[in-house]
Amino acid sequence: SSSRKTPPGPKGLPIIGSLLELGPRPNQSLAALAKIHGPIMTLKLGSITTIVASSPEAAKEILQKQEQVFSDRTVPCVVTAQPYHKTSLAWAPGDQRWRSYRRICATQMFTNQRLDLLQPLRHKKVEDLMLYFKKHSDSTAPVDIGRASFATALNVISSTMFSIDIVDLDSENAQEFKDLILGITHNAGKPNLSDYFPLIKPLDLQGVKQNIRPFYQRLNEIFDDLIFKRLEARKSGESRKDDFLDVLLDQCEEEGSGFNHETIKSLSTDFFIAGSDTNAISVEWAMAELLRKPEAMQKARDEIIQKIGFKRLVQDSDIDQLPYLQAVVKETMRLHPPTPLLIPYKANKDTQVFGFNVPKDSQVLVNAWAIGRDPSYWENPASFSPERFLGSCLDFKGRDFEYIPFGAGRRICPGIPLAIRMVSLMLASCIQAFRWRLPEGIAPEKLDMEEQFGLTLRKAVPLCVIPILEEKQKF
Ligand code: HEM
Repeated sequence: SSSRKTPPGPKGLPIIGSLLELGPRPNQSLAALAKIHGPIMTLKLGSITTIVASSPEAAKEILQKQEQVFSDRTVPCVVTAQPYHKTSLAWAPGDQRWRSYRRICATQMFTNQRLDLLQPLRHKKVEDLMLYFKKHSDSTAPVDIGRASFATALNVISSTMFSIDIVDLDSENAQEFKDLILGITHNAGKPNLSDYFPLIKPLDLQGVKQNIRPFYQRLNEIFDDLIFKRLEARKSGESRKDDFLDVLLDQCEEEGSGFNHETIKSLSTDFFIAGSDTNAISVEWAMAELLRKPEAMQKARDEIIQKIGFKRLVQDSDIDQLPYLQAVVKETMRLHPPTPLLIPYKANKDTQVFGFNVPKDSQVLVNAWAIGRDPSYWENPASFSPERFLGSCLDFKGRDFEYIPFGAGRRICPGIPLAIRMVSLMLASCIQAFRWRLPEGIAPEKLDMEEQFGLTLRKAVPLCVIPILEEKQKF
């Protein structure tokens, strides 16, 4: 008889359903509910039927076995304020057009060859970050690691896309771009009643769409200007930059490719939103975990000093020789996946999962946070232990469903190659060039590790630490 029912779940209240049960940290409350109702459960969130997968098996069923059925997204109301949201890679339905964007990402943008070509630009950005820390080192005033890493992540993406710096790391001026991205992520991370009660969508009762629209509009103006200037440079015969913008403009010139300036702007928005905060908070969480566990920090440091020394900063090409550092990055993303519920999926037809009905148009969430802490797969799941990844083949490429910080299946994060290079490089350089001291009165074991749920899973209390320059370090 279960084959005719939707998966089990909390009963919820009339009209609002289980909305209140989500609380301020839905990743945690959904994990607690899954312990009662099981790895595949149904919640009514307002009038939206939501299916939540909370085990590796349930994730595999949705992201791999039935990837055709779950290839579309449930688009939040706030995203529709973006002028070109229909051509967004992250939000478009998994159709032909989306497939062509993914193909260009996989074959021309996030390839080792292209990323290697743009390596010097990234090294320069990370060196700027180290110079910023150096300037603030040996004082009693701590630096906000997440904030500085965020500015660097934006500059890494802007140099990869457009070969320019978009944020000045050390000045309150030239912050417009950073404020735009923060304005978008801040507003997009707010819970919005319109997402749960589609009938009131046009009213935009909380004004979220109205608030976010000017940010999107200004962002598009900036992209228009960059595209215009590059077209002029191409016309005048200036040498190619071979960055993502050149790749996308080449596509626009190909007849029948379906690419145009609108596509470039929406892809650029996607990359800045999806690729900046996620990277910065990974560096911040990793540093927080290492500061709480000095023996792990020492191991990571010893490895870097032994392999590279102090004559130069770590480079992308060194990362392969740093297995402990790679394990630190993996372990950080297990405990703190930056997008803990992935990006919401939508069932494009009625289907069955584990014998339960999943109705067409249901919203489908995959709780990667809960899966990374599942005690049947992870020993001592709450403890930060990079050693668990040493000598293990477990990877984030979507084959191991107990570890999916980047998702899995056809909509897996296309930016993994860039993300891993960025996070590893920023983290390794911080560990190599500085020793880090917590401000007076904060003991490592007392470091606040509370999460703040939004568009990404941030550290609720920013990590502020004092950098102490390693004197022998050259840069
Ligand atoms: C630590 C860094 C990052 C993490 C943890 C991360 C994680 C994710 C996750 C979980 C998804 C959703 C996958 C799913 O629904 O199954 C995603 C999608 C996406 N990510 Fe990333 N990401 C990161 C960095 C980046 C970067 C650097 C870029 C590009 C510059 C990027 C671009 C995208 C895009 C465009 C999508 C949407 C893909 C689609 O729907 O087809 N991400 N990412």
